[in-house]
Amino acid sequence: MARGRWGKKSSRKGVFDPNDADRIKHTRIGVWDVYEEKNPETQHIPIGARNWERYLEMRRDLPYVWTMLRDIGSIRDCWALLAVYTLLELIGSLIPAASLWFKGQLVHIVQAAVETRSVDKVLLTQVTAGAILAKMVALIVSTSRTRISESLGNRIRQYYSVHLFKANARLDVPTFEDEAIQRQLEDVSNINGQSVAWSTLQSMYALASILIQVVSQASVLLRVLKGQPDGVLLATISAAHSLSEFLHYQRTSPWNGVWAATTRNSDYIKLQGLKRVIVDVSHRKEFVSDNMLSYTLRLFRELTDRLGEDARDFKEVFSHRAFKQRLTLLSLMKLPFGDLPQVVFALRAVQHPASIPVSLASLNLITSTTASFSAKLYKIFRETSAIADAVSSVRKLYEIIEVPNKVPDGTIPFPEDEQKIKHGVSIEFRNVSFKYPGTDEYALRDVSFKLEAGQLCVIVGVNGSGKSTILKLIVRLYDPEEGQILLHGKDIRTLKLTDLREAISVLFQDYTHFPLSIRDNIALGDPTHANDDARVALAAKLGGSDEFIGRLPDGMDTYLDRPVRDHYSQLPEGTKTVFGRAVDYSFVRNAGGISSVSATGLSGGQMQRLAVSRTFMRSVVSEDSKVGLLLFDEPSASLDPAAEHDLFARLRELRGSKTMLFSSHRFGNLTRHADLILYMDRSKIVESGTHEGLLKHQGEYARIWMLQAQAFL
Ligand SMILES: Nc1ncnc2c1ncn2[C@@H]1O[C@H](COP(=O)(O)OP(=O)(O)OP(=O)(O)O)[C@@H](O)[C@H]1O
Repeated sequence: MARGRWGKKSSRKGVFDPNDADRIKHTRIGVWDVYEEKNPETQHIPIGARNWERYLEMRRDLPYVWTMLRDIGSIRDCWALLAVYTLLELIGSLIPAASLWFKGQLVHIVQAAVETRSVDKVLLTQVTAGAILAKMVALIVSTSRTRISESLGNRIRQYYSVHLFKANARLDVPTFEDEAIQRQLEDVSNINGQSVAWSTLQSMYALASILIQVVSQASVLLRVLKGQPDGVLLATISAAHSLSEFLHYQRTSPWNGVWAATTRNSDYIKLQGLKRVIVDVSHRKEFVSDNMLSYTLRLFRELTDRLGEDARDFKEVFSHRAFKQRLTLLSLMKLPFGDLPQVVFALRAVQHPASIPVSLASLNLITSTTASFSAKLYKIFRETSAIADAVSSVRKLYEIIEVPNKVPDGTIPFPEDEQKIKHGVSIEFRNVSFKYPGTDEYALRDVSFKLEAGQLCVIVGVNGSGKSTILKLIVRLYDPEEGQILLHGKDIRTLKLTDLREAISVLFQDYTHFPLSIRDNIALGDPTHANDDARVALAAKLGGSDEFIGRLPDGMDTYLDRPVRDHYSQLPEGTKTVFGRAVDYSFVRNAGGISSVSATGLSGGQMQRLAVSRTFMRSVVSEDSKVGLLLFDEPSASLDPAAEHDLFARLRELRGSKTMLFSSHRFGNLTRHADLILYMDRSKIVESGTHEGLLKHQGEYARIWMLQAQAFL
């Protein structure tokens, strides 16, 4: 069920199809097309069938709650804190009933005063003191509860942050890319900085507390009113009022059911695009150099004029709709209920003038108590829904850590002989075909080739022909659908994954830099030696990054993309730097929902040198490296010719006799030295052989080679 507000997800199964006219109602509001499920009445009724289903489903999730409680109990001091918290919640929940009881005693005092014409002063003092004491206790309880809640919340968040880190980190590429998994991860991530576990516990406490409040207050009220003239009648009318208010809440929650909205208005879409163009810093270069100002301004004016009042964003449409929904038949019908107690009181006063003070006191008591009942009833319903959601999040929190990876682990250790790996690894593709998850096109089709240990292979060919995919399959980022990949004659699916990946070093074309320091970025190439600064420095040198790192003010400690933002406000205009860093105003733009581009201040070539350094850290820096196979996907794409030449020369020199596989668009520097060249087109190997052999063959490789060579003639 949807959680009510927009943007919230639902744990309901099935598919929402806006084109299903039988089930979906279409409304046009401004430029927005809104599609709502028809007859979502069951959503409005708290005891609707679907809600019951959800509560029944909760039974499946409860064992996980028990596990969660045990885990929370294992956190230092948490049991003791929870015990105190529970006690405080209990006292806090009973205080409203205690206050009500004292107020009820006042009614009795008034009644006695009317009947006997005298006031019991001692009783009056006791009741007043009791009422004040109840208020003081309420204040102490709520302050202490907030403190303990903070402490508990922090401990629980800390405990589950490790759980969440592991849950995220252990997933392989296809599993992590799976949308269902992403959704599950999102469901279990912290909500407003609070752990799912603690919010679930809080929801449970909240529900228990409201139930205790409603039951205790209702029973005190009935006791107090027993014997009062018209007491029960007044209470019944007020209860009816509460119930109608509650149903009204339900109905007026804007778009409580299942809905989706989109706009197909090309003017509106273009208008939003233009807004983005002018606020996003990444577009400013082209915006200025292409003289776009006058054209875009004219276009913006035209679009704004054409759209007129329809140019409203969805937020406005949403709140407008909520406002409109407030006026319903039920909302009109419920109004008299609110005034009925006063009518009863007036009639009673006319019939029995002597009872006016007592009735007045009863009326005051009833209206002040029941005024909050409708909100409480609504809260009970809301909290019960929240608990169903929370409990299912707890189940997901524990299930996600067990989700099987789509690339299953093998069992055979690799390599059998550690010494042998220094002389490279033989590799063979046997009729390998592969499609990326969720696509219908083959990225590789019936690919076969063999590379002996220590050989150099270069894969060349057309864009999108499958070169990078070959490298990704070797490290088992994905598994092929058909065929086999063998290392040292063994199917890689049978090998232990950590061993396999330890034996391979890979530099991807779309390499990434982590939002960590430059030192960490290089060091993570070889996590087992990450703390060895000498190795890191050598890797930087071999990768050609040491020079520019040395010129950076913070050197190796420079963060390419600082993951933590500084916070400031209203800095004077002249402030260009603060805390030694350039003042970043991009968060002002971010407030509009547009992410800024991180300014690393490094060129593409420098970034690539860093990536190469990380690879060197892993593979060639030391004698004890366990790597036997080096994979490079376009490692020189952003390098200048001299740097490219140096890189390849260094690689040939440093690799010793390790096997090496390159994907490249550049012919010459590498292909001339290759033992095997694979030329790919449309997911297939169309030519293979050595440089000389392929030139003789006069095929596509020879044609491209000539094209590139002619450029230098
Ligand atoms: N993650 C992915 N999901 C879906 N399809 C993908 C993915 N990565 C690549 N592809 C598709 O697989 C095919 C092969 O891609 P691949 O990256 O192996 O080509 P390539 O030969 O390395 O290209 P380039 O020369 O441009 O680097 C292409 O059609 C590409 O669009």
